[in-house]
Amino acid sequence: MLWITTIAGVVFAIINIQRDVYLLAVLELIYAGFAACLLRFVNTTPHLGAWTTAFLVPFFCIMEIALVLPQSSFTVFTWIQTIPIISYLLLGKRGGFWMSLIFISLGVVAFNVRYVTEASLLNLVVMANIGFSSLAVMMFSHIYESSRDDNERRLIELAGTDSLTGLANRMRLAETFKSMRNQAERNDLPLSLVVLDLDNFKQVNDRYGHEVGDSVLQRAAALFQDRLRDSDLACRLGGEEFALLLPGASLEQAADLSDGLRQRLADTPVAAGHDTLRVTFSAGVASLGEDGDSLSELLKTADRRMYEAKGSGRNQVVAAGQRYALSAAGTAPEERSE
Ligand SMILES: Nc1nc2c(ncn2[C@@H]2O[C@H](COP(=O)(O)OP(=O)(O)OP(=O)(O)O)[C@@H](O)[C@H]2O)c(=O)[nH]1
Repeated sequence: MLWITTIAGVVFAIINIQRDVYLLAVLELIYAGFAACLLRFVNTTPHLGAWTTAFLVPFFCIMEIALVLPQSSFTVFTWIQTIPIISYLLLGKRGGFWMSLIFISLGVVAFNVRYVTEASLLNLVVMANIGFSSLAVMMFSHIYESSRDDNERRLIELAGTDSLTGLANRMRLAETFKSMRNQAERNDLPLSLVVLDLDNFKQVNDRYGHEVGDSVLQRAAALFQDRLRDSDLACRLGGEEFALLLPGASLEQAADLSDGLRQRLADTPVAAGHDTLRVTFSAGVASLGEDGDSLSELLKTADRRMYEAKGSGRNQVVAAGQRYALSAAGTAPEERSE
């Protein structure tokens, strides 16, 4: 687009100099220079949205001036139809809508200014043709951009979701952690991470099959999700390992919350054929600042504490030297017959 506007700016400037339309020629040359400058840093700027607007507004303004000037050819009005296509493609749905509305309306006004003295049915027909065809292109661009937006959002959502449990996956955990850490540091609030791993899960699979194992994972995920606040993030790291990201929770509060979850899961029997299973987990907690500043540091610490909990008998939560709910019966999922 920048290459096209740079070359077109020079070509039209030459044409307009030959036709003695100097004002337009100068504006086109300045604009071609501006587009050529943008070429140098458009790939690296962090403010692409702002520069796109700065690129489009003068582009459309020059187009409108060309529409109004009596020396320019009538065919210049065909350019109006490019307004919605370019606007929607470069600015998205909202920016594209307003940019199109403003500059298509100005184009219709320019037509009236130029041909107002020649009021005739032919002019009315020409104006209706230009106006409605531009409107049709604008609608098409709007619908196209809306469905592209929806698809993109769905894909992003899918890419960050674990398909078995519906919880977030590692990718979303990493993204969410960045924004939660920024928020925590800005507002001087705690942020804690819990890594939890279901106990003796292999036995569930071996004894009842993979399907029952899957449904245990789903039940555990639903239980975590149900207990957490909207601002928290529950994530499946893989296998039977989960992570909870808890903004606003100190190490102690996160350990208390995890212990509540541990008790709730242990008290919630899961059906497995004619049996019911008692499922437990072991968890380790780490907190931003005291246990590290990056996600990998927090994961490492929480993971180490989770293995400490496993090593100390399972079905418990470990947080910086503190051990919650030491269980004597956490070595295997208990079975109870119905
Ligand atoms: N059903 C099911 N099983 C899975 C899935 N992912 C991993 N597993 C199983 O989870 C089990 C994990 O076993 P281990 O790593 O030995 O852990 P564990 O039996 O829970 O033992 P501890 O962690 O020491 O308490 C393996 O049998 C894996 O096959 C899954 O998506 N669905």
